[in-house]
Amino acid sequence: MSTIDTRLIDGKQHAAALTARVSAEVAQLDREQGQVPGLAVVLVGTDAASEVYVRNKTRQTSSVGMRSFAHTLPADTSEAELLALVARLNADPDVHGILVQLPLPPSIDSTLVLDAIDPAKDVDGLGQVNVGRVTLGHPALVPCTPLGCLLLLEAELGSLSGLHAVVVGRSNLVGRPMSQLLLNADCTVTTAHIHTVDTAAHARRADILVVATGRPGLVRGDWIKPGATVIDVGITRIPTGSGKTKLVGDVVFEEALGVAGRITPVPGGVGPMTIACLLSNTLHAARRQWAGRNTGRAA
Ligand SMILES: NC(=O)C1=CN([C@@H]2O[C@H](COP(=O)(O)OP(=O)(O)OC[C@H]3O[C@@H](n4cnc5c(N)ncnc54)[C@H](OP(=O)(O)O)[C@@H]3O)[C@@H](O)[C@H]2O)C=CC1
Ligand SMILES: Nc1nc(=O)c2c([nH]1)NC[C@@H]1CN(c3ccc(C(=O)N[C@@H](CCC(=O)O)C(=O)O)cc3)C=[N+]21
Repeated sequence: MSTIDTRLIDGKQHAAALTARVSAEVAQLDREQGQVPGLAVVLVGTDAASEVYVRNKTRQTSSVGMRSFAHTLPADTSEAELLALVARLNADPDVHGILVQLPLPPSIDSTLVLDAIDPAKDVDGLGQVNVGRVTLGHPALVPCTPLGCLLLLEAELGSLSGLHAVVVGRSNLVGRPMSQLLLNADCTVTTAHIHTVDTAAHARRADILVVATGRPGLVRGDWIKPGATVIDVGITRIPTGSGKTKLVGDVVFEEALGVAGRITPVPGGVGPMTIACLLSNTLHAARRQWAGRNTGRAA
Protein backbone atom coordinates (compact mmCIF):
# COMPACT_ATOMS: atom_id res chain seq x y z
CA MET A 1 0.00 0.00 0.00
CA SER A 2 1.40 3.38 -0.92
CA THR A 3 1.73 5.94 1.85
CA ILE A 4 1.65 9.69 1.66
CA ASP A 5 4.59 11.88 2.59
CA THR A 6 2.84 13.87 5.36
CA ARG A 7 3.94 17.48 5.68
CA LEU A 8 4.20 19.05 9.13
CA ILE A 9 2.58 22.46 9.51
CA ASP A 10 5.10 24.50 11.49
CA GLY A 11 2.89 26.64 13.75
CA LYS A 12 5.90 28.18 15.46
CA GLN A 13 7.24 29.46 12.17
CA HIS A 14 3.87 30.84 11.00
CA ALA A 15 3.39 32.46 14.44
CA ALA A 16 6.87 34.02 14.36
CA ALA A 17 6.11 35.59 10.96
CA LEU A 18 2.80 37.06 12.19
CA THR A 19 4.39 38.29 15.44
CA ALA A 20 7.19 39.97 13.47
CA ARG A 21 4.62 41.84 11.34
CA VAL A 22 2.75 42.97 14.47
CA SER A 23 6.02 44.06 16.10
CA ALA A 24 7.03 46.16 13.07
CA GLU A 25 3.63 47.88 12.98
CA VAL A 26 3.72 48.59 16.72
CA ALA A 27 7.18 50.20 16.35
CA GLN A 28 5.95 52.32 13.42
CA LEU A 29 2.86 53.53 15.33
CA ASP A 30 5.01 54.45 18.32
CA ARG A 31 7.50 56.32 16.09
CA GLU A 32 4.95 58.18 13.99
CA GLN A 33 2.12 58.77 16.46
CA GLY A 34 3.60 58.08 19.89
CA GLN A 35 0.81 55.56 20.52
CA VAL A 36 1.29 52.08 22.01
CA PRO A 37 -1.38 49.31 22.16
CA GLY A 38 -2.08 47.85 25.62
CA LEU A 39 -3.43 44.39 26.53
CA ALA A 40 -4.94 43.49 29.92
CA VAL A 41 -5.00 39.79 30.86
CA VAL A 42 -7.19 38.80 33.79
CA LEU A 43 -6.64 35.53 35.63
CA VAL A 44 -8.87 34.42 38.50
CA GLY A 45 -7.47 31.67 40.75
CA THR A 46 -4.32 29.60 40.60
CA ASP A 47 -4.75 26.98 37.88
CA ALA A 48 -1.14 25.98 37.05
CA ALA A 49 -1.67 25.63 33.28
CA SER A 50 -3.51 28.97 33.10
CA GLU A 51 -0.67 30.66 34.97
CA VAL A 52 1.80 29.39 32.37
CA TYR A 53 -0.37 30.65 29.48
CA VAL A 54 -0.88 34.04 31.10
CA ARG A 55 2.89 34.38 31.69
CA ASN A 56 3.54 33.47 28.02
CA LYS A 57 0.94 35.99 26.84
CA THR A 58 2.29 38.85 28.95
CA ARG A 59 5.90 38.08 27.98
CA GLN A 60 5.10 38.02 24.26
CA THR A 61 2.95 41.15 24.53
CA SER A 62 5.91 43.07 25.95
CA SER A 63 8.32 41.56 23.42
CA VAL A 64 6.35 43.07 20.47
CA GLY A 65 6.51 46.47 22.17
CA MET A 66 2.94 46.59 23.52
CA ARG A 67 2.04 47.44 27.09
CA SER A 68 0.91 44.47 29.15
CA PHE A 69 -1.29 44.66 32.25
CA ALA A 70 -1.63 41.39 34.19
CA HIS A 71 -4.39 41.18 36.81
CA THR A 72 -4.24 38.08 38.98
CA LEU A 73 -7.18 37.80 41.36
CA PRO A 74 -7.69 35.25 44.19
CA ALA A 75 -9.91 32.21 43.53
CA ASP A 76 -12.57 33.56 45.93
CA THR A 77 -13.05 36.79 43.92
CA SER A 78 -16.77 37.56 43.60
CA GLU A 79 -18.58 38.10 40.31
CA ALA A 80 -19.21 41.74 41.34
CA GLU A 81 -15.50 42.34 41.95
CA LEU A 82 -14.56 40.86 38.58
CA LEU A 83 -17.26 42.93 36.82
CA ALA A 84 -15.91 46.05 38.57
CA LEU A 85 -12.40 45.30 37.25
CA VAL A 86 -13.76 44.79 33.71
CA ALA A 87 -15.58 48.15 33.98
CA ARG A 88 -12.32 49.87 35.03
CA LEU A 89 -10.44 48.28 32.11
CA ASN A 90 -13.24 49.27 29.69
CA ALA A 91 -12.80 52.90 30.82
CA ASP A 92 -8.97 52.87 30.76
CA PRO A 93 -7.69 54.57 27.57
CA ASP A 94 -4.30 52.77 27.87
CA VAL A 95 -6.05 49.38 27.61
CA HIS A 96 -7.10 48.42 24.06
CA GLY A 97 -7.60 44.69 24.58
CA ILE A 98 -9.06 42.71 27.49
CA LEU A 99 -8.70 38.95 27.86
CA VAL A 100 -10.34 37.10 30.74
CA GLN A 101 -8.69 33.69 30.98
CA LEU A 102 -11.09 30.73 31.04
CA PRO A 103 -12.26 28.71 32.85
CA LEU A 104 -13.50 31.01 35.63
CA PRO A 105 -14.36 29.60 39.07
CA PRO A 106 -17.85 27.98 39.07
CA SER A 107 -19.28 30.74 41.32
CA ILE A 108 -18.80 33.26 38.48
CA ASP A 109 -21.10 33.42 35.43
CA SER A 110 -18.56 33.58 32.60
CA THR A 111 -21.17 34.62 30.00
CA LEU A 112 -22.00 37.69 32.10
CA VAL A 113 -18.32 38.61 32.42
CA LEU A 114 -17.49 38.08 28.73
CA ASP A 115 -20.51 40.17 27.70
CA ALA A 116 -19.41 42.97 30.07
CA ILE A 117 -16.18 43.51 28.06
CA ASP A 118 -16.46 46.49 25.69
CA PRO A 119 -16.92 44.79 22.25
CA ALA A 120 -14.22 47.12 20.85
CA LYS A 121 -11.73 45.70 23.43
CA ASP A 122 -12.93 42.06 23.23
CA VAL A 123 -9.70 40.70 21.65
CA ASP A 124 -10.72 37.12 22.51
CA GLY A 125 -13.93 37.60 20.48
CA LEU A 126 -16.03 35.70 23.03
CA GLY A 127 -18.66 38.35 23.88
CA GLN A 128 -22.09 38.18 22.24
CA VAL A 129 -21.52 41.19 19.95
CA ASN A 130 -18.42 39.74 18.28
CA VAL A 131 -19.87 36.21 18.25
CA GLY A 132 -22.95 37.63 16.52
CA ARG A 133 -20.86 39.53 13.99
CA VAL A 134 -18.84 36.41 13.10
CA THR A 135 -22.06 34.41 12.76
CA LEU A 136 -23.49 37.03 10.39
CA GLY A 137 -20.23 37.01 8.39
CA HIS A 138 -19.49 40.63 9.35
CA PRO A 139 -16.08 42.07 10.33
CA ALA A 140 -15.39 41.27 13.99
CA LEU A 141 -12.79 40.52 16.61
CA VAL A 142 -12.40 36.77 16.03
CA PRO A 143 -11.51 34.21 18.75
CA CYS A 144 -7.74 33.65 18.68
CA THR A 145 -7.51 29.85 18.47
CA PRO A 146 -9.93 29.34 15.55
CA LEU A 147 -8.47 32.42 13.83
CA GLY A 148 -5.01 30.86 14.16
CA CYS A 149 -6.31 27.59 12.65
CA LEU A 150 -7.90 29.48 9.74
CA LEU A 151 -4.68 31.41 9.03
CA LEU A 152 -2.68 28.15 9.05
CA LEU A 153 -5.17 26.54 6.65
CA GLU A 154 -5.15 29.52 4.27
CA ALA A 155 -1.35 29.75 4.35
CA GLU A 156 -1.07 26.03 3.53
CA LEU A 157 -3.97 25.54 1.11
CA GLY A 158 -4.78 28.96 -0.35
CA SER A 159 -8.51 29.21 -1.06
CA LEU A 160 -10.65 26.89 1.06
CA SER A 161 -13.70 27.38 -1.17
CA GLY A 162 -15.75 24.23 -1.71
CA LEU A 163 -13.64 22.04 0.59
CA HIS A 164 -15.46 19.78 3.04
CA ALA A 165 -14.42 20.70 6.59
CA VAL A 166 -15.26 18.56 9.60
CA VAL A 167 -14.86 20.18 13.02
CA VAL A 168 -14.90 17.83 15.99
CA GLY A 169 -15.95 19.86 19.07
CA ARG A 170 -18.41 22.74 19.52
CA SER A 171 -17.15 24.73 22.50
CA ASN A 172 -17.71 28.49 22.49
CA LEU A 173 -13.92 28.94 22.72
CA VAL A 174 -12.88 26.78 19.76
CA GLY A 175 -15.22 24.42 17.88
CA ARG A 176 -18.26 26.65 17.37
CA PRO A 177 -16.37 29.73 16.09
CA MET A 178 -14.14 27.43 13.99
CA SER A 179 -17.19 26.06 12.15
CA GLN A 180 -18.46 29.60 11.55
CA LEU A 181 -15.12 30.80 10.16
CA LEU A 182 -14.87 27.81 7.80
CA LEU A 183 -18.42 28.47 6.62
CA ASN A 184 -17.49 32.13 6.01
CA ALA A 185 -14.47 30.83 4.02
CA ASP A 186 -16.95 28.95 1.74
CA CYS A 187 -16.27 25.45 3.06
CA THR A 188 -19.02 22.87 3.42
CA VAL A 189 -18.98 22.35 7.19
CA THR A 190 -19.91 19.42 9.41
CA THR A 191 -19.71 19.94 13.18
CA ALA A 192 -19.38 16.79 15.29
CA HIS A 193 -19.87 16.58 19.07
CA ILE A 194 -20.58 14.10 21.80
CA HIS A 195 -24.03 13.17 20.38
CA THR A 196 -22.80 12.70 16.80
CA VAL A 197 -23.46 9.19 15.50
CA ASP A 198 -20.26 7.73 13.98
CA THR A 199 -17.95 10.76 14.08
CA ALA A 200 -15.30 8.62 12.35
CA ALA A 201 -17.49 8.25 9.25
CA HIS A 202 -17.90 12.03 9.03
CA ALA A 203 -14.19 12.59 9.60
CA ARG A 204 -13.31 10.21 6.74
CA ARG A 205 -15.06 12.54 4.28
CA ALA A 206 -13.13 15.63 5.42
CA ASP A 207 -10.68 17.51 3.22
CA ILE A 208 -10.01 19.60 6.35
CA LEU A 209 -10.28 17.93 9.75
CA VAL A 210 -10.12 20.22 12.81
CA VAL A 211 -10.14 18.40 16.13
CA ALA A 212 -10.79 20.26 19.40
CA THR A 213 -12.08 17.88 22.05
CA GLY A 214 -9.38 17.50 24.71
CA ARG A 215 -9.65 13.71 24.29
CA PRO A 216 -6.14 12.39 23.60
CA GLY A 217 -6.06 9.59 21.03
CA LEU A 218 -9.66 10.16 19.84
CA VAL A 219 -8.74 10.46 16.15
CA ARG A 220 -7.07 7.34 14.75
CA GLY A 221 -5.24 7.01 11.44
CA ASP A 222 -8.26 5.33 9.80
CA TRP A 223 -10.44 8.39 10.58
CA ILE A 224 -8.42 10.45 8.11
CA LYS A 225 -9.06 10.70 4.37
CA PRO A 226 -5.76 10.17 2.52
CA GLY A 227 -4.24 13.56 1.74
CA ALA A 228 -6.50 15.53 4.12
CA THR A 229 -5.23 18.49 6.15
CA VAL A 230 -5.48 17.83 9.89
CA ILE A 231 -5.48 20.60 12.51
CA ASP A 232 -5.06 19.18 16.00
CA VAL A 233 -6.16 21.80 18.54
CA GLY A 234 -6.20 19.48 21.57
CA ILE A 235 -3.59 19.98 24.25
CA THR A 236 -3.45 17.54 27.15
CA ARG A 237 -0.58 17.08 29.58
CA ILE A 238 -0.04 13.37 30.28
CA PRO A 239 2.47 11.54 32.49
CA THR A 240 5.24 9.67 30.68
CA GLY A 241 6.41 7.72 33.75
CA SER A 242 9.51 8.64 35.76
CA GLY A 243 7.62 11.69 37.08
CA LYS A 244 7.79 13.56 33.77
CA THR A 245 4.93 14.82 31.58
CA LYS A 246 4.41 15.66 27.93
CA LEU A 247 1.82 17.48 25.81
CA VAL A 248 -0.32 15.48 23.37
CA GLY A 249 -3.07 16.37 20.92
CA ASP A 250 -6.38 14.64 20.15
CA VAL A 251 -4.99 12.84 17.08
CA VAL A 252 -2.81 9.72 17.26
CA PHE A 253 0.04 11.50 15.54
CA GLU A 254 2.05 8.42 14.49
CA GLU A 255 -1.03 6.90 12.81
CA ALA A 256 -1.77 10.14 10.95
CA LEU A 257 1.70 10.14 9.40
CA GLY A 258 1.51 8.51 5.97
CA VAL A 259 -2.24 9.22 5.67
CA ALA A 260 -2.77 12.97 6.22
CA GLY A 261 -1.44 15.33 3.58
CA ARG A 262 -0.53 17.86 6.26
CA ILE A 263 -0.85 17.96 10.03
CA THR A 264 -0.13 20.32 12.91
CA PRO A 265 2.07 18.85 15.67
CA VAL A 266 1.38 19.26 19.41
CA PRO A 267 3.18 21.22 20.74
CA GLY A 268 4.35 23.63 18.04
CA GLY A 269 1.15 23.74 15.96
CA VAL A 270 -1.98 25.68 16.88
CA GLY A 271 -0.79 26.88 20.33
CA PRO A 272 1.80 29.42 19.16
CA MET A 273 -0.65 30.78 16.55
CA THR A 274 -3.22 31.43 19.30
CA ILE A 275 -0.88 33.85 21.04
CA ALA A 276 0.24 35.51 17.77
CA CYS A 277 -3.43 36.08 16.87
CA LEU A 278 -4.08 37.62 20.30
CA LEU A 279 -1.33 40.18 19.62
CA SER A 280 -2.64 40.80 16.10
CA ASN A 281 -6.20 41.28 17.44
CA THR A 282 -4.91 43.72 20.07
CA LEU A 283 -3.13 45.82 17.43
CA HIS A 284 -6.27 45.78 15.28
CA ALA A 285 -8.47 46.79 18.24
CA ALA A 286 -6.10 49.63 19.20
CA ARG A 287 -6.09 51.02 15.65
CA ARG A 288 -9.90 51.00 15.58
CA GLN A 289 -10.13 52.73 18.96
CA TRP A 290 -7.65 55.44 17.96
CA ALA A 291 -9.49 56.00 14.68
CA GLY A 292 -12.82 56.15 16.53
CA ARG A 293 -11.53 58.67 19.03
CA ASN A 294 -9.99 60.85 16.29
CA THR A 295 -13.16 60.95 14.21
CA GLY A 296 -15.61 60.95 17.10
CA ARG A 297 -17.16 57.68 15.86
CA ALA A 298 -17.62 54.63 18.05
CA ALA A 299 -14.92 52.02 17.38
N1 LIG B 1 -4.01 25.22 21.05
C1 LIG B 1 -4.69 26.14 21.67
O1 LIG B 1 -4.36 27.32 21.54
C2 LIG B 1 -5.87 25.79 22.46
C3 LIG B 1 -6.09 24.48 22.78
N2 LIG B 1 -7.20 24.11 23.46
C4 LIG B 1 -7.37 22.68 23.70
O2 LIG B 1 -8.37 22.19 22.81
C5 LIG B 1 -9.12 21.16 23.42
C6 LIG B 1 -10.59 21.54 23.39
O3 LIG B 1 -10.78 22.71 24.15
P1 LIG B 1 -12.25 23.30 24.43
O4 LIG B 1 -12.96 23.43 23.15
O5 LIG B 1 -12.07 24.47 25.29
O6 LIG B 1 -12.86 22.06 25.27
P2 LIG B 1 -14.34 21.76 25.80
O7 LIG B 1 -14.20 20.67 26.79
O8 LIG B 1 -15.02 23.02 26.16
O9 LIG B 1 -15.09 21.19 24.51
C7 LIG B 1 -14.81 19.93 23.99
C8 LIG B 1 -15.76 19.64 22.83
O10 LIG B 1 -15.44 18.36 22.30
C9 LIG B 1 -16.63 17.59 22.18
N3 LIG B 1 -16.29 16.18 22.39
C10 LIG B 1 -15.77 15.62 23.52
N4 LIG B 1 -15.58 14.31 23.34
C11 LIG B 1 -16.00 14.02 22.09
C12 LIG B 1 -16.10 12.82 21.33
N5 LIG B 1 -15.71 11.64 21.84
N6 LIG B 1 -16.58 12.90 20.08
C13 LIG B 1 -16.98 14.08 19.55
N7 LIG B 1 -16.93 15.25 20.23
C14 LIG B 1 -16.45 15.21 21.49
C15 LIG B 1 -17.58 18.14 23.21
O11 LIG B 1 -18.90 17.86 22.78
P3 LIG B 1 -20.23 18.36 23.59
O12 LIG B 1 -20.33 19.84 23.33
O13 LIG B 1 -21.33 17.62 22.94
O14 LIG B 1 -19.98 18.03 25.02
C16 LIG B 1 -17.24 19.60 23.23
O15 LIG B 1 -17.97 20.32 22.27
C17 LIG B 1 -8.52 20.99 24.81
O16 LIG B 1 -7.56 19.98 24.76
C18 LIG B 1 -7.87 22.33 25.07
O17 LIG B 1 -6.78 22.23 25.98
C19 LIG B 1 -8.14 25.04 23.83
C20 LIG B 1 -7.97 26.36 23.56
C21 LIG B 1 -6.79 26.84 22.90
N1 LIG C 1 -10.16 33.45 27.37
C1 LIG C 1 -9.34 32.49 26.97
N2 LIG C 1 -8.76 32.56 25.75
C2 LIG C 1 -7.90 31.58 25.33
O1 LIG C 1 -7.36 31.64 24.19
C3 LIG C 1 -7.61 30.49 26.22
C4 LIG C 1 -8.24 30.47 27.46
N3 LIG C 1 -9.09 31.46 27.81
N4 LIG C 1 -8.04 29.45 28.33
C5 LIG C 1 -7.10 28.38 28.02
C6 LIG C 1 -6.90 28.16 26.53
C7 LIG C 1 -5.62 27.45 26.18
N5 LIG C 1 -4.88 28.36 25.34
C8 LIG C 1 -3.60 28.13 24.83
C9 LIG C 1 -2.79 29.13 24.35
C10 LIG C 1 -1.49 28.88 23.92
C11 LIG C 1 -0.98 27.62 23.96
C12 LIG C 1 0.44 27.36 23.55
O2 LIG C 1 1.20 28.27 23.31
N6 LIG C 1 0.87 26.09 23.45
C13 LIG C 1 2.22 25.69 23.11
C14 LIG C 1 2.89 24.90 24.21
C15 LIG C 1 2.85 25.55 25.55
C16 LIG C 1 3.49 24.67 26.62
O3 LIG C 1 4.60 24.18 26.39
O4 LIG C 1 2.86 24.49 27.68
C17 LIG C 1 2.18 24.78 21.89
O5 LIG C 1 1.13 24.16 21.63
O6 LIG C 1 3.20 24.65 21.23
C18 LIG C 1 -1.78 26.60 24.43
C19 LIG C 1 -3.08 26.85 24.84
C20 LIG C 1 -5.59 29.54 25.22
N7 LIG C 1 -6.74 29.47 25.87
